[in-house]
Amino acid sequence: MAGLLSANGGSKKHKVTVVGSGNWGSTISKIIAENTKEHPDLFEEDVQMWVYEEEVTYEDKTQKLTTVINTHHENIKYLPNIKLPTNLIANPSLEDAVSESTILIFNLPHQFIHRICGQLKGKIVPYARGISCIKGVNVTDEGVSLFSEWIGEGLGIYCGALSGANIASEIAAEKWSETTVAYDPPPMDSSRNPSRNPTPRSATPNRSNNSNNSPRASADELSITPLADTQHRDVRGRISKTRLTPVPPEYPPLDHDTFKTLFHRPYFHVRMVSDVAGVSLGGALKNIVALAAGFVDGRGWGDNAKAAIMRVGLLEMVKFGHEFFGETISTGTFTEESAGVADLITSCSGGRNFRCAKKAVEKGISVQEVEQAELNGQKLQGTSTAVEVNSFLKRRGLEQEYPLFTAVYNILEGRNSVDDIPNLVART
Ligand SMILES: NC(=O)C1=CN([C@@H]2O[C@H](COP(=O)(O)OP(=O)(O)OC[C@H]3O[C@@H](n4cnc5c(N)ncnc54)[C@H](O)[C@@H]3O)[C@@H](O)[C@H]2O)C=CC1
Ligand SMILES: O=C(CO)COP(=O)(O)O
Repeated sequence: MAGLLSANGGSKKHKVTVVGSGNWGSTISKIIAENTKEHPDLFEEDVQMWVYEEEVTYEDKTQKLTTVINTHHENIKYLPNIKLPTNLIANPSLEDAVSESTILIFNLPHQFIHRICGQLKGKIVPYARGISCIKGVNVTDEGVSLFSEWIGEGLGIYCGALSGANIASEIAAEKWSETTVAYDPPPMDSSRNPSRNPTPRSATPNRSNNSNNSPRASADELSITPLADTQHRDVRGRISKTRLTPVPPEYPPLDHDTFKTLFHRPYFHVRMVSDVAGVSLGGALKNIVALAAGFVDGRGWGDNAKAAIMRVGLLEMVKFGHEFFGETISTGTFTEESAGVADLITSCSGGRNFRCAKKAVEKGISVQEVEQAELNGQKLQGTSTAVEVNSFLKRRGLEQEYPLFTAVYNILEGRNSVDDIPNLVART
C-alpha cells in the first residue's frame, strides 16, 4: 500500500491534530501517532493533541496536565497506565495545535464542541478535512443535525465520522476491536484518483420526501447536473451551501485509503463506508439505549430484559435515522457495521452510560450523581442526548412513536420508573 500511496502522493505531508484528549481522545491520538510514525510518506510524524488544560497532582506535585503528558507520555487523568507514543504532543493552545493541520480529528464530549468550533473559525487551513469521533447529536430549533454536518458547515470543510464498538480502555490496552469510518470524499478530492474510492453516496441524489426535519432536495438538486468544482452533497444528499477548497495537489489525496492508513492498527480494524449519517447516528442514539440497559440490569432483571431493550432500541435507532435523514441512511449501517449493532451490544454490556445507569438504580440515586462520583471528570453522553432527542421529538409530537427513547428521558426526569418500561415499549 505504501508504494501506491507514494506514487499518488505529492511533496507535502498531512499534519494531523486531534481536538480533545479525554478517555477516547487520548486513545485515538495514540493510534494515530503510531500510524503517522509508520507512514512518513503520507503524514508528518508528530501529532498534535489539543488538551483542555487543567492542574493534576503527579509525584506529589501540582502540575499542568500537558506537562505531565509531554514529560511522562501518559494522560494520568483520563487514560492512566497507558504509555502514549513520544511523537504525540500535548498542546494547551487550540490555535497553535491546529495551525497548518490538513487533518482534524474531533474527539471531545459533545457539550464542548460548540465553543471549540467557534474558536477554530478562521484559524484552520481552508483545505483541511475532518473526522468526528463525537457520539451525540446537535439539536436546535431548526431540527437535529450531526456533529459531522455541524463541524463541516461551521468551519467550511468536509467532515466524516468514526464510530464503533469502541470502549476506549480496551483499545488503549491493544485488545482487538473493529470500528467504522464513514467518509464520502467530496468530488473534487475523489476525482484525483477515483479507483481508490467506492462509488460515492453523494453521486445519488436523495429522493426521500419523508423527512420533516430537513427540506426536500430541490428539483435542481435532484437533477443529475454535475456539481461545480467546489460543490459537494451533504449527508442528506442536498447540494451543500459550503463551498470547499480543494486539497492542494502537493498533498497525498485525502480518500478512503489515506484515512484507513491513519486509523487501522493490528488491534483496531477499520471498515471504510460512505454513510456518514448512519455512522454518526448509531453512535449517538445507542447511548440512550445503553442507559435503558443499565436501568433494567440495575433492577436485577437479567439478560433477557437487556436483550429486549437492545431489540427495541435498535428498531428506534433505525426508524429515527430513516425518518429524519431519509434515504441517505443505509439500514445496513445499523445492522451490519461496528458503528451499529456492535456498538449497541458493547455499550449495553460495559459502557459508562450502562454502568452509571445500573449503579443509579442499585443505589437509588440519580445517574448524574453517579457520574460525578465515579468518572473522575469523564462525561456521559447518553443523559444529554436523551434530553436533546426528547426535545426534538416533543416539538414534533412524536414522543409516542419512540417509546424507549421517551421512557429513558422520563426516567431521568423522575416521571417514570424502571418498572414502567415493559408496558411503555409493549407495542414495539
Ligand atoms: N470513552 C470511550 O470509551 C468512548 C467515547 N466515545 C466518544 O468520544 C467523545 C469524547 O469522549 P472521551 O474522550 O471519552 O471524553 P471524556 O468523557 O474522557 O471527557 C473528558 C474530556 O473533556 C474535557 N473537558 C472537560 N471540561 C471541558 C471544557 N470546559 N471544555 C472542553 N473540554 C473539556 C476534558 O479535558 C477531557 O479531555 C464522546 O462523544 C464519547 O461519546 C466514543 C467511543 C468510546
Ligand atoms: O461509545 C462507547 C463504546 O463504543 C463508550 O460508551 P460510553 O460512553 O457509555 O462508555
